Amino acid sequence: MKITVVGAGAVGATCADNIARKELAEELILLDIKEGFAEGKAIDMMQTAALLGFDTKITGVTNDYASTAGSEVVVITSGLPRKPGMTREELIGINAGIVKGVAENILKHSPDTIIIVVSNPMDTMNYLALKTSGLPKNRVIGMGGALDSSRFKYYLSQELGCSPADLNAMVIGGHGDTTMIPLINHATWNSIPVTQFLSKEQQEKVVASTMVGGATLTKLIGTSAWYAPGAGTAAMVESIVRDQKKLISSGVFLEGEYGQKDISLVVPVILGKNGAEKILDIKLSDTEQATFNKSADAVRNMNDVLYEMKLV
Ligand SMILES: NC(=O)c1ccc[n+]([C@@H]2O[C@H](COP(=O)([O-])OP(=O)(O)OC[C@H]3O[C@@H](n4cnc5c(N)ncnc54)[C@H](O)[C@@H]3O)[C@@H](O)[C@H]2O)c1
Ligand SMILES: O=C(O)C[C@H](O)C(=O)O
Repeated sequence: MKITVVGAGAVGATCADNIARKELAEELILLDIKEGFAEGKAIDMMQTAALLGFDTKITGVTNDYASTAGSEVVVITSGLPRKPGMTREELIGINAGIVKGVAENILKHSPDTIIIVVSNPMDTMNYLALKTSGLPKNRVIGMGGALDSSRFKYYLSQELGCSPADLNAMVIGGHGDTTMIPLINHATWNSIPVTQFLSKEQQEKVVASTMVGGATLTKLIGTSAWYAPGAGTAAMVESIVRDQKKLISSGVFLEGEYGQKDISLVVPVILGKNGAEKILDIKLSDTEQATFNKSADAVRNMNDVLYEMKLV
């Protein structure tokens, strides 16, 4: 198995480190545009092999896409992260050009790959990667739901005083401060609805905290988070390369599901060796569906910017 991570920054390097420790690939290529940056991080990671006991072969390259040839999975994290006070959507002007160029270069050497898009604004970047690559829709998947759902479980566990591992909770919609939808009425604590244990105010507090989970950390750290994003991306890679058929909310191209088409949004997806193998078009309440439609409208407005930029 060969995997490439494009972007050796905070998220890309963390994702690569997770992939190496889990031995999800025999060969892992870390690529960055900054001279020597990926090479240095790859050597640093390889120098943990004797300590951590993994056999993954990690190689760092500077903008050398020939080295990525034959990658079964490619993770795209290249692009700017936001600064405190910014929205993810404000990154589109710089990141859209980066993601388009990276997708084009990747496809030249790995025409059958599965792409996982992390760069923000993720919903629109995933749509751009799909349109640019020409890959089937099951082979271009956005990472956002895995992260947001884990944050949702964190905030629920804080409120319930329980182990996050005992929680089942999912976020769908968009990967944006105002477009994501933590499905509080579907969340359970070992099969028991969490709404039985939380007041309406507590439920609203958990949902609100989850929605701004990224911005909260950006304010504290000064840049985007990377540990949970890196781990969330690696969890998606693992379900794909080990054909685990895990249900992970992911950004995928919709063709009528949830009443939406020609858009990438975060919905429940079965991830296996063929990528996004099945979209679960679950029944939402009228309120949830209305909120989903509002999120879709906001994401579609961002996608329109790609057309204005003549990138699609
Ligand atoms: N989808 C999510 O849930 C999620 C989570 C965290 C971060 N992000 C996004 O991921 C992106 C990366 O975040 P980060 O914190 O790792 O940023 P970072 O600045 O630490 O790393 C980005 C890396 O991309 C590299 N890069 C830039 N242009 C490139 C190109 N054309 N080819 C190859 N490499 C290039 C940079 O040199 C840098 O090393 C940002 O857009 C951020 O908003 C998304
Ligand atoms: O919030 C950010 O800017 C990065 C990422 O989308 C996140 O949710 O951590």
